[in-house]
Amino acid sequence: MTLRIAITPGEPAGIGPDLLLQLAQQQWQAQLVVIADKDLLKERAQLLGLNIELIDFDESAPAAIAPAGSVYIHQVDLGTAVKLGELDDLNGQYVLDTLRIASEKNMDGTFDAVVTGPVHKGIINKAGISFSGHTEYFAQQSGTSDVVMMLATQGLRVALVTTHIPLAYVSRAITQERLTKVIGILNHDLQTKFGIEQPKILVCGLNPHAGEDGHLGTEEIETITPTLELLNSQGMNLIGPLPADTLFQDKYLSQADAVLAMYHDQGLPVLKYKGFGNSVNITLGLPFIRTSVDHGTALDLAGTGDAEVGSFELAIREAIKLAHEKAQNQ
Ligand SMILES: NC(=O)c1ccc[n+]([C@@H]2O[C@H](COP(=O)([O-])OP(=O)(O)OC[C@H]3O[C@@H](n4cnc5c(N)ncnc54)[C@H](O)[C@@H]3O)[C@@H](O)[C@H]2O)c1
Ligand SMILES: N[C@H](C(=O)O)[C@H](O)COP(=O)(O)O
Repeated sequence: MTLRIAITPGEPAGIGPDLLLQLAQQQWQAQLVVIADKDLLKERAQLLGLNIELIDFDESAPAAIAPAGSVYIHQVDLGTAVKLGELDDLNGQYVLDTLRIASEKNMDGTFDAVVTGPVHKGIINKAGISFSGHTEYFAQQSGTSDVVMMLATQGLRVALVTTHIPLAYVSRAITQERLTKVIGILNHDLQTKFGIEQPKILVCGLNPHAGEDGHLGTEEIETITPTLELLNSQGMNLIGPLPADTLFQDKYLSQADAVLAMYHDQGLPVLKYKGFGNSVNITLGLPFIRTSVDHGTALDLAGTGDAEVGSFELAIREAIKLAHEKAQNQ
């Protein structure tokens, strides 16, 4: 069975289109369908000195693998011409349209997964569209109340309790209800997507030194510990809350399957320090498979040919792998 994978290259002025074009130089064991503007890709290919054949995607035809140097395309028109490395809010709706189509066509079964390139959250908001990230957008589009952002690199998986919210809101977002849902999704997906029978999850505290017995904050005592105790009594293997500054050591990590961080910049800097360029972002709990890159739009590198393809390549490989497993288990 040939799988169909949707790819959204993301912000048109950034490196997403470049990376997609570089990756289309190889043959993939799935039908990759780029949701983007043809002229954008043709112009960027010319700039990078890459040959590319863009094949119109016909969803009524059987899925087919494109030869190296070609890729299927689902046309979406840009809002305005792109200037390399320069954000333009007139293309905010274009970016969102590519994501909406990817979401709808994953929900209706046209695609088996979606891989997203980097978008610029700020310029989408400047275009008048409230947007905090793909994770939240796909959750909303698919009517899913709770999803989990997890980034993975060799030897480390980091999932987050809260994602793209201001630091000032984090404490009140960490409720027993949210923790229970996030841990439930993480535990379930580690079992079903990653084949780990009894996942061992290290859970960070929120405060310095996990609250130091309540002297440096009380969220651990009031919310995190009771939740972990309850879930452990139901059979999970959760360790914590642990001080986040010292848990990221091999002696703990080598014994665990994932770390659960309370907020974005508690967990992701560690993950990215270990594996920037070789990590993949996976949304857990969605009704479809979604992976993404570990980096942003890198406007400084657009059109230079200097952007590294590693994370985008890994994101496509992981999506194909997860989609194969899902198809086999159906
Ligand atoms: N998946 C996503 O959509 C995603 C992920 C992270 C950040 N972002 C967004 O990207 C925008 C820019 O964020 P930022 O500047 O913090 O991060 P960034 O990743 O765009 O850039 C940080 C640094 O890393 C370098 N870099 C990034 N990707 C690279 C690659 N593939 N190869 C070589 N070098 C690379 C850049 O040149 C820059 O020096 C923000 O709007 C942010 O929200 C989006
Ligand atoms: N938090 C992600 C990161 O730091 O890599 C990034 O902003 C992308 O998030 P979404 O996949 O939700 O857009």
